[in-house]
Amino acid sequence: TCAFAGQKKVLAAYEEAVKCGYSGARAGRLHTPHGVFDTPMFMPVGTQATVKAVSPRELKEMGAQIILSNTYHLYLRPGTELVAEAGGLHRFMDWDGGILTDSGGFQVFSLGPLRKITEEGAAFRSHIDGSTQFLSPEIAIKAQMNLGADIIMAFDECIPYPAEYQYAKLSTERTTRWAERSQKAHTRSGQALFAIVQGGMYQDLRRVSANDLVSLDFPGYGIGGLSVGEPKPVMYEMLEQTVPLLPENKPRYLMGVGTPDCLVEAVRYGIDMFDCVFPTRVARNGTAMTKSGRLVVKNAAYAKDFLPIDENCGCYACQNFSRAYIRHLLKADEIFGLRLTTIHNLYFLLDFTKKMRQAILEDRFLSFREEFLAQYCK
Ligand SMILES: CNc1nc2c(CC[C@H]3O[C@H](OC)[C@H](OC)[C@@H](OC)[C@@H]3OC)c3nc(N)[nH]c(=O)c3cc2[nH]1
Repeated sequence: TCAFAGQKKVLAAYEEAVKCGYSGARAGRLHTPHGVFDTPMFMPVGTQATVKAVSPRELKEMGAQIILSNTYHLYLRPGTELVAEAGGLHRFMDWDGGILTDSGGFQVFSLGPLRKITEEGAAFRSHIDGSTQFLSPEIAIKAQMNLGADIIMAFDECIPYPAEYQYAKLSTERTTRWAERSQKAHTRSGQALFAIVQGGMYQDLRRVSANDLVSLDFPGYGIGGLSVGEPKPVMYEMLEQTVPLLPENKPRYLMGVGTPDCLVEAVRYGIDMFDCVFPTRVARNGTAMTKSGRLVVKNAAYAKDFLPIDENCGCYACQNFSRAYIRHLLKADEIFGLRLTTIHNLYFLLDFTKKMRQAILEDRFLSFREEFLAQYCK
Protein backbone atom coordinates (compact mmCIF):
# COMPACT_ATOMS: atom_id res chain seq x y z
CA THR A 1 0.00 0.00 0.00
CA CYS A 2 1.25 3.50 -0.34
CA ALA A 3 2.49 5.27 2.74
CA PHE A 4 2.87 9.02 2.73
CA ALA A 5 5.47 10.63 4.94
CA GLY A 6 5.76 14.38 5.30
CA GLN A 7 9.45 14.95 5.93
CA LYS A 8 10.39 16.03 9.48
CA LYS A 9 11.93 19.36 8.44
CA VAL A 10 8.96 20.12 6.24
CA LEU A 11 6.48 19.32 8.97
CA ALA A 12 8.26 21.93 11.05
CA ALA A 13 7.88 24.36 8.16
CA TYR A 14 4.29 23.25 7.79
CA GLU A 15 3.54 23.92 11.47
CA GLU A 16 5.38 27.24 11.16
CA ALA A 17 3.36 28.08 8.07
CA VAL A 18 0.06 27.33 9.76
CA LYS A 19 1.12 29.48 12.72
CA CYS A 20 1.78 32.48 10.46
CA GLY A 21 -1.71 32.10 9.17
CA TYR A 22 -1.46 30.62 5.75
CA SER A 23 -2.58 27.04 5.23
CA GLY A 24 -0.39 24.05 4.75
CA ALA A 25 1.88 23.74 1.78
CA ARG A 26 3.95 20.62 2.40
CA ALA A 27 6.57 18.47 0.70
CA GLY A 28 6.14 14.73 1.13
CA ARG A 29 7.27 11.34 -0.13
CA LEU A 30 4.84 8.80 -1.51
CA HIS A 31 5.88 5.14 -1.08
CA THR A 32 4.51 2.77 -3.73
CA PRO A 33 5.47 -0.69 -5.11
CA HIS A 34 7.12 1.10 -8.07
CA GLY A 35 9.18 3.57 -6.10
CA VAL A 36 9.17 6.44 -3.63
CA PHE A 37 8.01 9.70 -5.20
CA ASP A 38 8.34 13.37 -4.24
CA THR A 39 5.34 15.63 -3.74
CA PRO A 40 4.00 18.07 -4.74
CA MET A 41 3.86 16.22 -8.05
CA PHE A 42 2.29 16.60 -11.47
CA MET A 43 1.14 13.35 -13.10
CA PRO A 44 1.10 13.27 -16.94
CA VAL A 45 -2.14 11.88 -18.33
CA GLY A 46 -1.92 8.76 -20.46
CA THR A 47 -5.60 8.00 -20.99
CA GLN A 48 -5.29 5.02 -23.32
CA ALA A 49 -2.06 3.61 -21.87
CA THR A 50 0.11 6.18 -23.59
CA VAL A 51 0.97 9.79 -22.79
CA LYS A 52 0.15 11.14 -26.23
CA ALA A 53 3.18 11.78 -28.48
CA VAL A 54 5.90 10.93 -25.97
CA SER A 55 7.65 7.66 -25.10
CA PRO A 56 8.20 6.15 -21.63
CA ARG A 57 11.92 6.87 -22.07
CA GLU A 58 11.22 10.57 -22.69
CA LEU A 59 8.84 10.65 -19.70
CA LYS A 60 11.56 9.19 -17.49
CA GLU A 61 14.10 11.71 -18.87
CA MET A 62 11.85 14.68 -18.06
CA GLY A 63 11.31 13.48 -14.50
CA ALA A 64 7.80 11.99 -14.60
CA GLN A 65 7.20 9.86 -11.49
CA ILE A 66 3.57 8.71 -11.67
CA ILE A 67 1.47 8.72 -14.87
CA LEU A 68 -2.26 8.27 -15.27
CA SER A 69 -4.43 5.96 -17.28
CA ASN A 70 -8.17 5.65 -17.61
CA THR A 71 -10.19 2.62 -16.59
CA TYR A 72 -13.19 3.77 -18.65
CA HIS A 73 -11.20 3.89 -21.88
CA LEU A 74 -9.18 0.71 -21.29
CA TYR A 75 -12.28 -1.20 -20.15
CA LEU A 76 -13.94 -0.43 -23.48
CA ARG A 77 -10.75 -0.95 -25.52
CA PRO A 78 -8.68 -3.20 -25.47
CA GLY A 79 -10.39 -4.60 -22.32
CA THR A 80 -8.80 -4.87 -18.89
CA GLU A 81 -8.59 -8.70 -18.99
CA LEU A 82 -6.40 -8.39 -22.10
CA VAL A 83 -4.10 -5.96 -20.25
CA ALA A 84 -3.98 -8.38 -17.31
CA GLU A 85 -2.99 -11.21 -19.71
CA ALA A 86 -0.27 -8.93 -21.11
CA GLY A 87 1.18 -8.75 -17.60
CA GLY A 88 -0.61 -5.62 -16.40
CA LEU A 89 -0.41 -1.96 -17.40
CA HIS A 90 3.25 -1.41 -16.41
CA ARG A 91 4.36 -4.27 -18.67
CA PHE A 92 1.85 -3.43 -21.44
CA MET A 93 3.10 0.17 -21.81
CA ASP A 94 6.67 -0.49 -20.63
CA TRP A 95 6.52 2.00 -17.76
CA ASP A 96 8.30 1.07 -14.52
CA GLY A 97 7.39 4.20 -12.59
CA GLY A 98 4.12 4.72 -10.73
CA ILE A 99 0.70 4.43 -12.36
CA LEU A 100 -2.63 5.81 -11.14
CA THR A 101 -5.91 4.90 -12.80
CA ASP A 102 -9.14 6.83 -12.57
CA SER A 103 -12.19 4.69 -11.78
CA GLY A 104 -14.25 5.72 -14.77
CA GLY A 105 -16.72 7.76 -12.72
CA PHE A 106 -15.90 11.04 -14.42
CA GLN A 107 -15.68 9.56 -17.89
CA VAL A 108 -19.05 7.82 -17.65
CA PHE A 109 -20.64 11.15 -16.74
CA SER A 110 -18.68 13.23 -19.22
CA LEU A 111 -18.03 10.93 -22.19
CA GLY A 112 -20.77 8.32 -22.14
CA PRO A 113 -23.97 9.70 -23.68
CA LEU A 114 -27.42 8.55 -22.56
CA ARG A 115 -26.28 7.49 -19.15
CA LYS A 116 -28.53 6.31 -16.32
CA ILE A 117 -27.40 6.28 -12.71
CA THR A 118 -28.93 4.04 -10.06
CA GLU A 119 -27.82 2.87 -6.61
CA GLU A 120 -26.25 -0.13 -8.36
CA GLY A 121 -24.07 1.89 -10.73
CA ALA A 122 -24.13 3.69 -14.07
CA ALA A 123 -25.41 2.45 -17.44
CA PHE A 124 -24.00 4.30 -20.45
CA ARG A 125 -23.36 4.03 -24.17
CA SER A 126 -19.80 3.41 -25.27
CA HIS A 127 -18.41 6.46 -27.11
CA ILE A 128 -16.54 3.99 -29.31
CA ASP A 129 -19.27 1.72 -30.72
CA GLY A 130 -22.47 2.91 -29.04
CA SER A 131 -22.90 -0.40 -27.20
CA THR A 132 -24.71 -0.30 -23.85
CA GLN A 133 -22.28 -0.64 -20.97
CA PHE A 134 -22.53 -0.68 -17.17
CA LEU A 135 -20.05 0.31 -14.48
CA SER A 136 -20.48 -0.27 -10.75
CA PRO A 137 -18.01 0.04 -7.86
CA GLU A 138 -17.37 -3.71 -8.05
CA ILE A 139 -16.80 -3.69 -11.83
CA ALA A 140 -14.59 -0.58 -11.70
CA ILE A 141 -12.43 -2.00 -8.90
CA LYS A 142 -12.09 -5.39 -10.63
CA ALA A 143 -11.03 -3.60 -13.83
CA GLN A 144 -8.43 -1.58 -11.92
CA MET A 145 -7.09 -4.68 -10.17
CA ASN A 146 -6.70 -6.20 -13.64
CA LEU A 147 -4.78 -3.16 -14.84
CA GLY A 148 -2.54 -3.32 -11.77
CA ALA A 149 -1.94 0.40 -11.17
CA ASP A 150 -0.16 1.36 -7.93
CA ILE A 151 -2.97 3.76 -6.98
CA ILE A 152 -6.60 3.23 -7.99
CA MET A 153 -9.67 5.38 -7.41
CA ALA A 154 -13.02 4.50 -5.86
CA PHE A 155 -16.00 4.58 -8.22
CA ASP A 156 -17.75 7.91 -7.78
CA GLU A 157 -20.05 10.37 -9.43
CA CYS A 158 -18.38 13.63 -10.42
CA ILE A 159 -21.30 15.99 -9.78
CA PRO A 160 -21.86 18.32 -12.74
CA TYR A 161 -21.60 22.10 -12.25
CA PRO A 162 -23.93 23.74 -11.45
CA ALA A 163 -26.03 21.26 -9.48
CA GLU A 164 -29.03 21.72 -7.17
CA TYR A 165 -28.26 21.27 -3.48
CA GLN A 166 -30.62 18.30 -3.18
CA TYR A 167 -29.03 16.50 -6.14
CA ALA A 168 -25.52 17.18 -4.82
CA LYS A 169 -26.55 15.86 -1.38
CA LEU A 170 -28.05 12.60 -2.68
CA SER A 171 -25.21 12.03 -5.14
CA THR A 172 -22.53 12.66 -2.48
CA GLU A 173 -24.19 10.24 -0.06
CA ARG A 174 -24.32 7.62 -2.84
CA THR A 175 -20.66 8.20 -3.71
CA THR A 176 -19.81 7.49 -0.06
CA ARG A 177 -21.78 4.22 -0.21
CA TRP A 178 -19.98 3.44 -3.50
CA ALA A 179 -16.65 4.14 -1.78
CA GLU A 180 -17.49 1.55 0.87
CA ARG A 181 -18.44 -0.96 -1.84
CA SER A 182 -15.20 -0.12 -3.68
CA GLN A 183 -13.27 -0.82 -0.48
CA LYS A 184 -14.98 -4.21 0.01
CA ALA A 185 -14.33 -5.18 -3.63
CA HIS A 186 -10.66 -4.19 -3.40
CA THR A 187 -8.70 -7.34 -2.55
CA ARG A 188 -5.37 -6.68 -4.30
CA SER A 189 -2.62 -6.13 -1.73
CA GLY A 190 0.17 -3.70 -2.50
CA GLN A 191 -2.26 -1.50 -4.41
CA ALA A 192 -3.62 1.68 -2.78
CA LEU A 193 -7.31 2.57 -3.14
CA PHE A 194 -8.02 6.31 -2.81
CA ALA A 195 -11.51 7.62 -2.02
CA ILE A 196 -12.82 10.71 -3.83
CA VAL A 197 -14.38 13.60 -1.90
CA GLN A 198 -17.44 15.11 -3.56
CA GLY A 199 -20.06 17.59 -2.29
CA GLY A 200 -20.52 19.85 -5.32
CA MET A 201 -19.92 23.52 -4.48
CA TYR A 202 -21.60 23.26 -1.09
CA GLN A 203 -19.36 23.72 1.96
CA ASP A 204 -21.46 21.58 4.28
CA LEU A 205 -21.67 18.69 1.78
CA ARG A 206 -17.91 18.89 1.21
CA ARG A 207 -17.31 18.58 4.95
CA VAL A 208 -19.75 15.67 5.33
CA SER A 209 -18.19 13.87 2.35
CA ALA A 210 -14.64 14.34 3.69
CA ASN A 211 -15.55 13.27 7.23
CA ASP A 212 -17.48 10.19 6.07
CA LEU A 213 -14.65 9.03 3.79
CA VAL A 214 -11.97 9.68 6.41
CA SER A 215 -13.90 7.49 8.86
CA LEU A 216 -13.69 4.69 6.27
CA ASP A 217 -9.88 5.09 6.49
CA PHE A 218 -8.35 5.16 2.97
CA PRO A 219 -4.59 5.43 2.29
CA GLY A 220 -5.15 8.61 0.26
CA TYR A 221 -7.90 10.97 -0.87
CA GLY A 222 -8.86 12.43 -4.24
CA ILE A 223 -10.73 15.71 -4.25
CA GLY A 224 -13.25 15.37 -7.05
CA GLY A 225 -16.07 17.39 -8.54
CA LEU A 226 -13.82 20.42 -9.07
CA SER A 227 -12.34 21.95 -12.20
CA VAL A 228 -15.70 21.26 -13.82
CA GLY A 229 -16.38 24.82 -14.96
CA GLU A 230 -16.77 26.55 -11.58
CA PRO A 231 -15.00 29.93 -11.05
CA LYS A 232 -11.52 29.47 -9.56
CA PRO A 233 -12.40 31.30 -6.29
CA VAL A 234 -15.19 28.74 -5.75
CA MET A 235 -12.72 25.89 -6.30
CA TYR A 236 -10.33 27.44 -3.75
CA GLU A 237 -13.17 27.88 -1.26
CA MET A 238 -14.05 24.17 -1.59
CA LEU A 239 -10.39 23.31 -0.99
CA GLU A 240 -10.33 25.50 2.11
CA GLN A 241 -13.33 23.58 3.45
CA THR A 242 -12.10 20.10 2.53
CA VAL A 243 -8.33 19.77 2.85
CA PRO A 244 -8.04 20.53 6.60
CA LEU A 245 -10.42 17.61 7.29
CA LEU A 246 -8.15 15.11 5.53
CA PRO A 247 -5.42 13.35 7.55
CA GLU A 248 -2.09 15.21 7.39
CA ASN A 249 -0.17 11.97 6.87
CA LYS A 250 -2.16 10.91 3.80
CA PRO A 251 -1.73 12.18 0.23
CA ARG A 252 -4.31 14.54 -1.28
CA TYR A 253 -4.93 14.43 -5.03
CA LEU A 254 -6.81 17.27 -6.71
CA MET A 255 -8.32 15.66 -9.80
CA GLY A 256 -8.13 17.32 -13.19
CA VAL A 257 -6.13 20.38 -12.12
CA GLY A 258 -4.59 22.25 -13.84
CA THR A 259 -2.90 25.43 -14.88
CA PRO A 260 0.19 26.61 -12.95
CA ASP A 261 -1.72 29.35 -11.09
CA CYS A 262 -4.21 26.71 -9.83
CA LEU A 263 -1.36 24.39 -8.86
CA VAL A 264 0.42 26.97 -6.74
CA GLU A 265 -2.84 27.93 -4.97
CA ALA A 266 -3.83 24.29 -4.40
CA VAL A 267 -0.36 23.48 -2.98
CA ARG A 268 -0.88 26.37 -0.55
CA TYR A 269 -4.04 24.62 0.67
CA GLY A 270 -2.10 21.36 1.15
CA ILE A 271 -2.65 19.44 -2.09
CA ASP A 272 0.10 16.95 -3.01
CA MET A 273 -0.85 15.44 -6.41
CA PHE A 274 -2.26 16.81 -9.66
CA ASP A 275 -3.28 15.56 -13.08
CA CYS A 276 -4.45 17.53 -16.07
CA VAL A 277 -4.82 16.98 -19.80
CA PHE A 278 -4.19 20.70 -20.34
CA PRO A 279 -0.42 20.59 -21.07
CA THR A 280 -0.65 17.75 -23.57
CA ARG A 281 -3.93 18.95 -25.10
CA VAL A 282 -2.87 22.57 -25.73
CA ALA A 283 0.51 21.32 -27.02
CA ARG A 284 -1.28 19.53 -29.80
CA ASN A 285 -2.67 22.82 -31.04
CA GLY A 286 0.70 24.54 -30.87
CA THR A 287 0.53 26.33 -27.51
CA ALA A 288 3.54 26.23 -25.19
CA MET A 289 3.44 26.94 -21.45
CA THR A 290 5.92 29.39 -19.94
CA LYS A 291 6.26 31.10 -16.55
CA SER A 292 4.85 34.27 -18.12
CA GLY A 293 1.83 32.50 -19.56
CA ARG A 294 1.01 30.84 -22.88
CA LEU A 295 3.10 31.21 -26.04
CA VAL A 296 1.30 30.25 -29.24
CA VAL A 297 4.40 29.17 -31.10
CA LYS A 298 2.30 28.63 -34.24
CA ASN A 299 1.77 32.39 -34.57
CA ALA A 300 3.37 34.22 -37.53
CA ALA A 301 5.26 36.39 -35.03
CA TYR A 302 7.64 33.46 -34.45
CA ALA A 303 8.34 32.69 -38.13
CA LYS A 304 11.90 34.08 -37.84
CA ASP A 305 12.37 33.75 -34.11
CA PHE A 306 15.48 31.59 -33.75
CA LEU A 307 15.38 31.52 -29.94
CA PRO A 308 14.02 28.47 -28.07
CA ILE A 309 10.51 28.53 -26.57
CA ASP A 310 12.10 29.37 -23.20
CA GLU A 311 15.83 30.10 -22.90
CA ASN A 312 15.87 28.96 -19.25
CA CYS A 313 14.11 25.67 -19.91
CA GLY A 314 16.11 22.43 -19.67
CA CYS A 315 13.80 20.36 -21.87
CA TYR A 316 14.84 18.57 -25.07
CA ALA A 317 12.82 21.00 -27.23
CA CYS A 318 14.32 24.18 -25.70
CA GLN A 319 17.86 22.78 -25.61
CA ASN A 320 17.92 21.93 -29.32
CA PHE A 321 15.25 23.70 -31.39
CA SER A 322 14.02 27.21 -32.17
CA ARG A 323 10.53 28.68 -32.18
CA ALA A 324 10.89 29.12 -35.96
CA TYR A 325 11.62 25.44 -36.45
CA ILE A 326 8.79 24.25 -34.21
CA ARG A 327 6.40 26.70 -35.87
CA HIS A 328 7.46 25.38 -39.28
CA LEU A 329 6.77 21.79 -38.20
CA LEU A 330 3.35 22.69 -36.78
CA LYS A 331 2.38 24.58 -39.93
CA ALA A 332 3.52 21.62 -42.00
CA ASP A 333 1.50 19.23 -39.81
CA GLU A 334 4.70 17.37 -38.96
CA ILE A 335 4.20 14.98 -36.01
CA PHE A 336 7.59 15.96 -34.57
CA GLY A 337 6.21 19.47 -33.97
CA LEU A 338 3.50 18.15 -31.62
CA ARG A 339 6.08 15.97 -29.91
CA LEU A 340 8.30 18.98 -29.18
CA THR A 341 5.50 21.16 -27.76
CA THR A 342 4.24 18.20 -25.69
CA ILE A 343 7.72 17.47 -24.34
CA HIS A 344 8.15 21.13 -23.41
CA ASN A 345 4.75 21.48 -21.68
CA LEU A 346 5.15 18.28 -19.66
CA TYR A 347 8.69 19.26 -18.64
CA PHE A 348 7.44 22.73 -17.66
CA LEU A 349 4.79 21.38 -15.26
CA LEU A 350 7.00 18.61 -13.86
CA ASP A 351 9.76 21.15 -13.26
CA PHE A 352 7.26 23.64 -11.78
CA THR A 353 6.15 21.15 -9.11
CA LYS A 354 9.81 20.33 -8.40
CA LYS A 355 10.48 24.06 -7.87
CA MET A 356 7.49 24.31 -5.50
CA ARG A 357 8.82 21.35 -3.50
CA GLN A 358 12.25 22.99 -3.25
CA ALA A 359 10.66 26.27 -2.12
CA ILE A 360 8.69 24.45 0.59
CA LEU A 361 11.79 22.59 1.80
CA GLU A 362 13.67 25.92 2.00
CA ASP A 363 10.76 27.63 3.82
CA ARG A 364 10.26 30.18 1.02
CA PHE A 365 7.06 28.86 -0.58
CA LEU A 366 5.07 32.05 0.15
CA SER A 367 7.55 34.29 -1.69
CA PHE A 368 7.86 31.71 -4.48
CA ARG A 369 4.06 31.86 -4.89
CA GLU A 370 4.02 35.67 -4.88
CA GLU A 371 6.80 35.95 -7.48
CA PHE A 372 5.22 33.33 -9.72
CA LEU A 373 1.71 34.81 -9.67
CA ALA A 374 3.11 38.30 -10.32
CA GLN A 375 4.78 37.08 -13.53
CA TYR A 376 2.24 34.54 -14.79
CA CYS A 377 -0.71 35.88 -16.75
CA LYS A 378 -3.57 33.37 -16.81
C1 LIG B 1 -10.67 18.28 -15.78
N1 LIG B 1 -11.36 18.40 -14.54
C2 LIG B 1 -11.65 17.29 -13.83
N2 LIG B 1 -11.24 16.02 -14.15
C3 LIG B 1 -11.81 15.22 -13.21
C4 LIG B 1 -11.74 13.83 -13.06
C5 LIG B 1 -11.11 12.98 -14.10
C6 LIG B 1 -9.69 13.02 -14.14
C7 LIG B 1 -9.46 12.33 -15.48
O1 LIG B 1 -9.62 13.32 -16.50
C8 LIG B 1 -9.48 12.84 -17.84
O2 LIG B 1 -10.50 11.90 -18.14
C9 LIG B 1 -11.70 12.60 -18.43
C10 LIG B 1 -8.13 12.18 -17.99
O3 LIG B 1 -8.10 11.48 -19.24
C11 LIG B 1 -8.20 12.32 -20.38
C12 LIG B 1 -7.88 11.17 -16.88
O4 LIG B 1 -6.53 10.77 -16.92
C13 LIG B 1 -6.30 9.41 -17.05
C14 LIG B 1 -8.11 11.72 -15.50
O5 LIG B 1 -8.10 10.60 -14.59
C15 LIG B 1 -7.52 10.84 -13.36
C16 LIG B 1 -12.48 13.21 -12.03
N3 LIG B 1 -12.47 11.84 -11.91
C17 LIG B 1 -13.26 11.27 -10.97
N4 LIG B 1 -13.29 9.92 -10.85
N5 LIG B 1 -14.04 11.99 -10.10
C18 LIG B 1 -14.05 13.35 -10.14
O6 LIG B 1 -14.80 13.98 -9.37
C19 LIG B 1 -13.25 14.01 -11.15
C20 LIG B 1 -13.26 15.42 -11.26
C21 LIG B 1 -12.54 16.01 -12.31
N6 LIG B 1 -12.41 17.30 -12.71
